[in-house]
Amino acid sequence: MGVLNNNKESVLKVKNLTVSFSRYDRGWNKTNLQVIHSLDVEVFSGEILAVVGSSGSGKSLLAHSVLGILPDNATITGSMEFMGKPLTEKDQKKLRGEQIVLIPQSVEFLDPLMKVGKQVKGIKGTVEKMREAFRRYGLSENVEKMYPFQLSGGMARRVLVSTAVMEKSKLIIADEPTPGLDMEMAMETLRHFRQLADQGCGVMLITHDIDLALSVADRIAVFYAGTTVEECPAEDFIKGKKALRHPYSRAFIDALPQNSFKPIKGTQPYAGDLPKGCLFADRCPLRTEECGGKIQMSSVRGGKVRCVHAT
Ligand SMILES: Nc1ncnc2c1ncn2[C@@H]1O[C@H](COP(=O)(O)OP(=O)(O)OP(=O)(O)O)[C@@H](O)[C@H]1O
Ligand code: NI
Repeated sequence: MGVLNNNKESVLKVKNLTVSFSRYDRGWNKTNLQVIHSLDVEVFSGEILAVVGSSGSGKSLLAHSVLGILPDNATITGSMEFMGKPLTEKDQKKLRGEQIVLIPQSVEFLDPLMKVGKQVKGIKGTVEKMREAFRRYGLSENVEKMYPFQLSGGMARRVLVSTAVMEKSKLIIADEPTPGLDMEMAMETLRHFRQLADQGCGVMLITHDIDLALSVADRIAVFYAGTTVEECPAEDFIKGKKALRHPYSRAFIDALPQNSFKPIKGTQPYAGDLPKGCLFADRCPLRTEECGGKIQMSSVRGGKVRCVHAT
């Protein structure tokens, strides 16, 4: 049994995750580039947690860490629990594709040399189940016989979603599942996630489309420069800036096209050259001396935030 919280089981609990890559600099010096730091995130059964944040903030790497599919030169520290138990490498192998599924961000995850039907059906799936998933996503039976290169972007995306939702899983991690889909199909995909969550699954929905996410998500986690800066109920994003806790989350909302479309000055810091304290400090209107120290996540107004000025 997992850990109970408001009658919901913890499906995935990631604590203090770091991910670094070793690489060779000019010459033969081996250096480590830490791209994820002090990252905490939790997904409960029955909920959709949307993960948002700038490009390069570590969203896909979190997904790959959970699945155990990081490249060989990656080192990972911290703890991950699945259904209340430590998630070991052995478990990751056993669970992935079944209890833990990933809808990958890139269609390059499809095997280019294998017909689509065979890939979707997998080893344990049945043809009936596959056809049911295909029908739901508007894919005809002809698609089964195609190779990935014969699919359009939108079709390939639908194939990836079908692949993932074949099994009865406990955790679905969808990494940008909607680009390339028309609005109706994108909504259908999200409705499907909602239905799976309502049946008890935990869904982590990584997305740039905050509006679409808000139509189904229960909670939102905001990532910046490889760490979590805020975790809060989705309602707070609907209520707007004042309900949010972190200056980056507020700036993120401001930058949306439907709002003032106001970009944030400056850029996300480079992983090889991070400031000591708050990673957002050099772009932050609230910056003070205190921001130079180590900033922990703290509980504020029913959410969590990594900012000393949050009230
Ligand atoms: N194999 C790798 N070697 C070195 N650095 C990497 C590697 N993979 C990812 N990174 C770096 O880690 C950081 C996080 O990457 P990640 O793909 O998780 O970002 P993301 O939040 O998913 O971005 P996007 O929204 O563009 O998909 C980036 O700065 C990226 O350059
Ligand atoms: Ni990504």
